[in-house]
Amino acid sequence: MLTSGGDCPGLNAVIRSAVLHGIKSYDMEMVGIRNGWSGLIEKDVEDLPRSRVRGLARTGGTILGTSRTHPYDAEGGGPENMLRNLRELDIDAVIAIGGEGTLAGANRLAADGLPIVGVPKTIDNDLQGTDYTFGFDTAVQIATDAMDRLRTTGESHHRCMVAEVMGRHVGWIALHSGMAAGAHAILIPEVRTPMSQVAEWVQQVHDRGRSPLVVVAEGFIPEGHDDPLAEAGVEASGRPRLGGIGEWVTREIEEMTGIETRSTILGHIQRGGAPTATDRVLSTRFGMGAVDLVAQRRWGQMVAANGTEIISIPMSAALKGLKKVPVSRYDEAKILFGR
Ligand SMILES: Nc1ncnc2c1ncn2[C@@H]1O[C@H](COP(=O)(O)OP(=O)(O)O)[C@@H](O)[C@H]1O
Ligand SMILES: O=P(O)(O)OC[C@H]1O[C@](O)(COP(=O)(O)O)[C@@H](O)[C@@H]1O
Ligand SMILES: [Mg+2]
Repeated sequence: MLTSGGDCPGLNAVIRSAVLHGIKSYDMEMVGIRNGWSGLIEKDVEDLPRSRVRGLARTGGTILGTSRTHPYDAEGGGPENMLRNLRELDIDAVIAIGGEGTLAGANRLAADGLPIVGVPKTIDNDLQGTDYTFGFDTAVQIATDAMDRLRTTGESHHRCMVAEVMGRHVGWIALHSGMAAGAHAILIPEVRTPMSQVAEWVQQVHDRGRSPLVVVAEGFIPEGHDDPLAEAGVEASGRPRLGGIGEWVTREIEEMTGIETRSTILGHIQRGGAPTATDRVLSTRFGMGAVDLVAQRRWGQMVAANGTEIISIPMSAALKGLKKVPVSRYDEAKILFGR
């Protein structure tokens, strides 16, 4: 098993249930590969006996560590090297737990002959083919709790409060936490809401004696801009480090309305700590499902949530573009914005 890409609550619950199911149901020996694909390249592994996963379902992060090492482009990567390493380590199958980047790599490796199955993870909930990914429910809960707190201090000072949440390409966390917290405006990457409209909503809320709460996803692109704000620059991989849109929106609202406004960036707090019960259940079921896929040697497949069922789909089915917030879901939320 390996975990790759951004961490999220529930990874340890997947690891635990896969180990328990593998040992109890199939008499498998379970092995952890450290730090994503890099562990497979560097043969950095550890045995995972039952004792190693005791009490793990309620913990945050991943005991295996994670990285954004590229399985093909990294030095020593590629299917031939990895197959040789697997043989030398006496590993028969790999369960890759990751988001769209990791699963794209796993899918390609499976096509190149590696015995791999996938488990979808991301707090962003942007993967196709599965109703939900674990980590999302926890992130929404954390963001909602934070917004409940922002609202009481906002009300006391008669201020507008802006909360920036994660969501690189999609606005699921913003939509769900914003709706749960009763936000007066939600700004998501999928919809180019003009700031004049945001200012109007804020003014209307203020005029009826309430303190406006505006939720903005980090990937929101304001009118007149081509890309999301990435004030921290670009990472070595070329991927922009998003963030800063909350501050920008705050300044715009203050300028356009004159209402005192404060911004809070929730950041990695949304990804840390214990998973919610819902995420623990999803993770536990995904981990067991992945071990079943290994037992059936269904390489190139991944587990997915379909209603209340855990199903198996080709990894390629999860990678056909991102799962965006439909316009109908945004329009539905919008009914409650502003006045
Ligand atoms: N198309 C791809 N093929 C192979 N590896 C990829 C591909 N896209 C991304 N990756 C690798 O997977 C890593 C994890 O992807 P990333 O998007 O950061 O996290 P996640 O798996 O959570 O989506 C990336 O840093 C990159 O090295
Ligand atoms: O700070 P990091 O680790 O680069 O990650 C930031 C990104 O990771 C996420 O939390 C999750 O993205 P992935 O699921 O693709 O890893 C995004 O919402 C955010 O933009
Ligand atoms: Mg990703």
